[in-house]
Amino acid sequence: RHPAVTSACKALSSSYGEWEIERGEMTLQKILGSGQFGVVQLALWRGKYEVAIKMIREGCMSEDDFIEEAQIMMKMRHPKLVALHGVCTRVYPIYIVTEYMSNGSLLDYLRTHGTELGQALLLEMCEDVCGAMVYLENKQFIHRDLAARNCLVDKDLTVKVSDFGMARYVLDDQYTSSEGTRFPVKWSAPEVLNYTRYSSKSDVWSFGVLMWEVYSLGRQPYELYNNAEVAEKIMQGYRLYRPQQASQEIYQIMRNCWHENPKERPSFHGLFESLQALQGDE
Ligand SMILES: CN1CCN(C(=O)c2ccc(Nc3nc(-c4cccc(NC(=O)c5ccc(C(C)(C)C)cc5)c4)cn4ccnc34)cc2)CC1
Repeated sequence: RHPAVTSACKALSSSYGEWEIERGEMTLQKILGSGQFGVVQLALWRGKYEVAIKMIREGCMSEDDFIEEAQIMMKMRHPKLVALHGVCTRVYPIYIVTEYMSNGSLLDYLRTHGTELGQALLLEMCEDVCGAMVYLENKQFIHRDLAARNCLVDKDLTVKVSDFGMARYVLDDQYTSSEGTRFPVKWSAPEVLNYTRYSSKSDVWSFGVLMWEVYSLGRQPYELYNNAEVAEKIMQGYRLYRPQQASQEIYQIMRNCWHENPKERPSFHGLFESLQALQGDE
């Protein structure tokens, strides 16, 4: 084999090595649920650290592309981002290992405990997500599927953003095509629906819908309309109504995220300042 190939493999294997986690060091505890890539389990790593393991079902993910990018994603570290601990890629199915969030998805938490959450906590949840998104914005890293279902709640009710950038590796074209039944139309900016033009400003649009989910305590956005109807109504200028729990100021912040022109939407940095200013009012 050509010496350059050998050294390249050595480099790759050593970089795999850096993030490769030994499968044998995991003790599976319980199934947490299943998502676009298959089953997710709670496990104990080295007998004491609780971790979440995504066991990637074959044919669901473009795995080589993910493994390529994994090095970059592992370096994305922020207190409100679900930390990627490592991968098990030597044997199928591959595992993706992250920090464990004991209270499950933000969407489920809002639906089951929403009525117990006061205004201050709803605002704090939005700030948690916004803080993570400021970090990703600064790193020019686009989430592509920001929604309450893709955020997780920790034991102390901290909310963290999960699965950032993972939409790029989904192989299911019901999810990847904007006409697909699983495409997140109700969270997508117009330029994403029309031209698949993703940016941090299209993540800002999704963040506005996530704020609406938080203040609606987990209701389905545009619940009376299907995806095709929503795409059309958005083009006509229709926007989500003000949730009952949202003040006029909070609703105005959501509305600013839904400008048709991405340039007119605030940055996550600007959003974070607006949310912090409101926190003072609480
Ligand atoms: C008291 N309640 C009891 C019920 N409950 C739970 O059962 C429960 C508790 C903790 C849970 N934690 C986690 N659950 C998950 C989890 C569980 C099921 C499905 C998924 N999601 C996925 O697998 C997934 C999500 C999005 C995507 C794309 C690429 C489309 C964006 C692809 C895959 C995640 C991941 N985690 C990462 C860290 N912590 C968790 C999940 C559920 C919540 C607490």
